[in-house]
Amino acid sequence: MSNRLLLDVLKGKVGPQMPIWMMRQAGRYLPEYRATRAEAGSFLDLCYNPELACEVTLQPIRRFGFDGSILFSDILVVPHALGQDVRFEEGVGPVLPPLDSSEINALIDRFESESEQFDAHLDPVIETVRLLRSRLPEEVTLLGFCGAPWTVATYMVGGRGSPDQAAARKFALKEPEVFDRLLSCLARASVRYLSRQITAGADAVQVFDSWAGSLSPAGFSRYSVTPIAQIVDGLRPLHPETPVIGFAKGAMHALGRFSEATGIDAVGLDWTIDVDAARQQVPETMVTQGNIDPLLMTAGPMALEQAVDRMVEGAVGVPHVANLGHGITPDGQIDQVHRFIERVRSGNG
Ligand SMILES: Cc1c2[nH]c(c1CCC(=O)O)Cc1[nH]c(c(CCC(=O)O)c1C)Cc1[nH]c(c(CCC(=O)O)c1C)Cc1[nH]c(c(C)c1CCC(=O)O)C2
Repeated sequence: MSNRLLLDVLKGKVGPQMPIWMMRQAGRYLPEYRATRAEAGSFLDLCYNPELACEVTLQPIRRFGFDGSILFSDILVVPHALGQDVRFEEGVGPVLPPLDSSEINALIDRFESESEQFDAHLDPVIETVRLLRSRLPEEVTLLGFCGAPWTVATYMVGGRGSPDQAAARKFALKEPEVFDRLLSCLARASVRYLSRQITAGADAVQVFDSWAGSLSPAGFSRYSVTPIAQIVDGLRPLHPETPVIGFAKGAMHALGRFSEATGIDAVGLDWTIDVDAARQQVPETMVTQGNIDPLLMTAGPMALEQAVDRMVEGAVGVPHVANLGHGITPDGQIDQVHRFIERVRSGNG
């Protein structure tokens, strides 16, 4: 074992303590985030400002002492780097001009002929990773990330978030070849982007398929599993030692297939499945991560402590990373985050 608790567990070593980090740990529930955010200008200005992005990444580490630090950026910097306009509107979230098939084909052709432009657009994010690795304590594991091709494509085609991703699902039904071509392009772009994050200092990477839950089982295989497997296959020869975490939110019905067919090292769990039930579906050596309902951060201590105990009891003797089942919401309470951490740490050493 090294002194890096999270990285060790992500590599399958079970240590004396369960490591903790939290999805969206840098975000609006923190007053110091809101202050830096106000200083930065737009949300994308913050993502592309290495000093400020580094600062907001470090804020939750200073305040809570998490074992992992996730790069502050967004999954939608990838379509932005591919040439699509991306804006974040207050109270709405991301807004993009929805692409039709000829625009998608043009964007893919451009990526193939001018991938240096894609790389150059993301230079500030890579610089943030470099700054982070030099400023984080050595024992804190630095996590890079990207969105999974399906989730990123739902925004590229639908133009904004939606409850059921209907626009992207319709597009996939009407234009399956163009859609496959888009997902494959996003997978190749993600390999380039994640590989550069790893070279700059990321110790592990997570692929977020936040909207996997809207796909049918067949759609899930084609649009979630296949492109994520393409990302893992592309990264593995370049960075054989770097763990890849896959998180297909809403797709706990297909956890076994997702874990095995993608080639990931660790699998994220949402709050709809218990850790012990999840572990029965995945290979024994698979690392699990999750699965506390983020809304428990908005209520009282009892329900949270019960959920943490259930997670800890479900993960005795197996490699598991304590986390939420999705990102903490802006109304998450800071004292609940402290309770979450204390409860995990008191429950296992
Ligand atoms: C789907 C998705 C997006 N972005 C992301 C996902 C996948 C994970 C998930 O499902 O939550 C990933 C993401 N976005 C952000 C991070 C930073 C790192 C961290 O987790 O601390 C990460 C890992 C910052 C952010 N990304 C965003 C914020 C809030 C915007 C702000 O500060 O004004 C933050 C802190 C904006 C964003 N970005 C996105 C949406 C839908 C929104 C609006 C919704 C919202 O406002 O929460 C797209």
